[in-house]
This record gives sequence, structure tokens and C-alpha cells, in this order.
Amino acid sequence: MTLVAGIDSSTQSCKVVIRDLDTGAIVRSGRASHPDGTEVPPAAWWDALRAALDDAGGLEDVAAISVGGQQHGMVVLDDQGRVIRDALLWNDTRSAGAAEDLIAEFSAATLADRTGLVPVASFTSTKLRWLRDAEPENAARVAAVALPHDWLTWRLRGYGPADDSSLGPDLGELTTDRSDASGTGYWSPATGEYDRDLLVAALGHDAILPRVLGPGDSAGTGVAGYSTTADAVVGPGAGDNAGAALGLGAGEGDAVVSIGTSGTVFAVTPVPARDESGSVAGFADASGEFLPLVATLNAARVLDAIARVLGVTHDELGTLALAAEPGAGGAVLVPYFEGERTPNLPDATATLSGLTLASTTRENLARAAVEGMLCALADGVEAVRRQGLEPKRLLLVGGAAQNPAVQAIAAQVFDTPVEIPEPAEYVALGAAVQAAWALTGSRPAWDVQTVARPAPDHQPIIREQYRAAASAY
Ligand SMILES: Nc1ncnc2c1ncn2[C@@H]1O[C@H](COP(=O)(O)OP(=O)(O)O)[C@@H](O)[C@H]1O
Ligand SMILES: O=C(CO)[C@@H](O)[C@H](O)COP(=O)(O)O
Repeated sequence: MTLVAGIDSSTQSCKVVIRDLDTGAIVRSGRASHPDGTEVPPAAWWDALRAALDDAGGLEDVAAISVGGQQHGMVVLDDQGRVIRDALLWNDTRSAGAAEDLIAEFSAATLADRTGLVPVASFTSTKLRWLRDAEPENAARVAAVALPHDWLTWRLRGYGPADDSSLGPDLGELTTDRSDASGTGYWSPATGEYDRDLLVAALGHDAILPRVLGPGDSAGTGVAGYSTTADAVVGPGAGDNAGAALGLGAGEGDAVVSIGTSGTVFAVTPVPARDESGSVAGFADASGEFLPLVATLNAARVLDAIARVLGVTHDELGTLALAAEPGAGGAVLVPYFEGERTPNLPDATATLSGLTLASTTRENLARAAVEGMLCALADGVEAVRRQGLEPKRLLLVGGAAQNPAVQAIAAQVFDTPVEIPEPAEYVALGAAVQAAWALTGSRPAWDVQTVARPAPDHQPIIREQYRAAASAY
């Protein structure tokens, strides 16, 4: 049996799946946690990746591997391949002012034309601008800029600082792929080229950027000790959302709603998106097409927080939520706990409103949490529609999509039919698709099963009262 491995180095953890090349069946899997926080030493991802590989039984019998990862995180390297400072993650909002500065210098319209993006604090370019202004000594030392999946792929291939790698700090060997390059703010999905002027405007000087690989390309081979053998193929890797699209085999008529640390709504399209309002990011995907995407900063962890306050498990939170009526008796949670990215409110905090003595119950609080989180994503579906897409079904994935209450309430919040693919780590599965593609030269056609289609039960009251509460921001 030929085996291929896919990795998802996501915000909260690293997950590995090992699949049978012939059927796509999952043969083994593993995971390890990442540290909390929006500023993380990349070495922690490397440690977690190696722990997750161990947990998955190692790679000795694996012929190819590819790494999907959280998007946008700023990994800055000096000329010896050393990490200069902890990575700033996609959900770190300190660069909100830098985003405004870049927009003031270039205009939203110009940046949307040149990169498909209007800067918000999540994107790499704004983090580099923040570094230039807040830590000029660090900025001056930057020889190369990479993203989480680029850096892990480089490490997996044996590159790194001289005292901590077998092949040394060859920065010219850094690679990325179209999907992750498209989240930097200095790469154009339309032309497939870096926009070096924008990099210089952000960082203050030019730097080495990873070579951009296409779907099915190979980044190179592994090294003994980290991968199977020295000839294990290493695929191009991807941003996590593009990886999930690949793992799901998302196509025309599909929109994916992912409920992990981030909430995202995205679709695979043949043409790049351009949204001057900034709601929809015009990313590239991992199959040679494009990936218009809306992201929120507040998704699964909204439920984590409210479950904690109520002193219940996720399952119990779901049971409470389903015991309340749609609309939660008027209680509305606008869940901007971490600030928000869509809408762009980096300094916002969450509010719970509409409470009366009668409506202040555990059931209504649980339901308000699920409804608020999903309403923010329903706004995302509308923004994608404004790009001319008309999804026929919404595929719900990510940690919180496993919750039965989230599935049932999604059928009340969204006015498009919802489907639940079999529970799986779709980013890692998509990375394994890339590994197989790089190994064989063709994209594998592996099946994805749907396990539930909650009956449509649209309850407009939920979004109406959410809209009213959110309009206060
Ligand atoms: N049954 C569940 N109900 C609600 N939330 C859940 C459930 N299972 C996992 N989660 C939450 O999902 C999140 C992890 O999802 P995941 O998609 O792996 O996130 P990420 O990719 O951002 O690391 C965690 O916040 C976790 O608490
Ligand atoms: O910033 C984005 C997309 O633009 C996020 O989707 C990150 O890519 C993190 O994803 P998760 O770790 O939450 O899956």
C-alpha cells in the first residue's frame, strides 16, 4: 500500500492524517496542541508537528507529505535562517493602524486591484508594516519573510539555522503556494507575481520571498529522520482554507462554512474576486482556481467561552441551546470577543443584549452564543453572494460544526441548505490530496461522504434581531 500524509498546522493544534493513495482511506492520524496566544514562536509549531507525526505512527512508510497551515502569520528570518521574533498570527490585531496606513498610501481600490485584498490586521503586509514602525531593529534584520506553512515545509525538507538543521539556512529554498501567497498582501492572484513595491512599502526594504508553487508541484524531497527516506516527495502545501476546499472536493454551487478558531465562508471559482469594501478577500485556491473568502475572528471559541461560563461541556451547551426557542427569547450575543475582522472592528468587544428577567436563562444564553456566531457567518455568505456567487449548498466543517446544536441552528440561520460532511480534518485531508498530486502528477478523485442534511427551517427572526444589535457598532 502506498501512503501519503497531510498536515494541518492550525491555530490551536497540529493534525496529521495518513491516507491510502489508492482509495483515500485514512490509515492513521495524530495531533498535538499549539500554545495559546496571537504571538507564537514558530519552534512550537515544529515541535507540535513532530509530536503529531509521532502520534500518527511516524512517516517511515509514507511516500509523500504536504503541509496546510493557518494563513497570514508573519515568520521573519535573518540571513542565517534564524527566526527574528515570535510570529504574529492572523488573529493578532496590533497591526490595525498599519493596515489603515497602507490604505491611506495606496487606496483600497488600488490594493484590491493589485493584490485582491484590502488590508486588515490579519494580512502579512500589515504585520510587516507594524514591524517596520514598532521594531525597526528587527525589521532591518529581515532577510526573508515566510508564512507558517512555508517555514514548516522548509524545515521538513531539512533547511533551517546551521546548528538546528541538516541542510542549513538556504533561504532560496523557501517555497509557498498560490493560496497562501494570496494572503500576504504583496502577491497578485490575477498575475501570479509578487508585488515587490508593496513588500518594500510594508517592510521598508526588499527581502527574499518563497518561490510560489502551483498545484501538483513538488517543493522537493524530505530528509532522513524527518520524513520517510531522503526521497519522500514534499508537496507545495496550502493555506488552511484552500486545503479544506481541496479535501472536500468543493466545486461549483458549494460554499464552505468552516467553524474553527476562525469562522470562514469560501467558494472555489474560476475567476479572481475583487471587493473594494474589503469584506471578501480575493484569494487563490490550491487547485489552480480562486477562493473568495470571508473570515471572522470569533467562531468556535465563542462557544468555548460561553460553555466555560455556564460550566458545561460542548454537548451540554448544545442541549441547552436546543431547549430554547429560535431568537433566544430576544437575547442577542454579538460575539466580537477578539475584536473583529469582518466587519473590520479590531478594537470591538462582545455584547449581550435584549435580556429581560424572564429571558435570562442558561438555555437562552447558550442559544444566543450559537446564533450570534452563525449570524456573523451568514453575513459572510451574503458578502460572497454579492460577488455574483449563488451557493446551492453550504458545507459545514471545523471543530464546532461537529456540535448537533450548531448543525440544527445553522439550518435556521442560513437560507441555503446545509450539509454536514463526515467528521474529519479536511485541511489535513486536502494536504494529503496535494501530497498524492505531487507524487503521481494527477489530482486524486477521493470520495467525501455527507453524514447529515438538517431539514431547512429558516427562522428570519434570528438574523433580524442580530442585525439590529450589530448595527450599534
Ligand atoms: N462538539 C463541539 N462543539 C463546539 N465546539 C467544538 C466541538 N468540538 C471542538 N470544538 C471547538 O472547535 C475548535 C477547534 O476546531 P478546529 O477546526 O480544529 O480549529 P483550528 O483549525 O482553528 O485549530 C476548538 O475551539 C474546540 O473547542
Ligand atoms: O485568517 C484566516 C483566513 O484568512 C484564518 O482562517 C486562518 O487561516 C486560521 O484558520 P484556523 O486555524 O481557524 O482554521
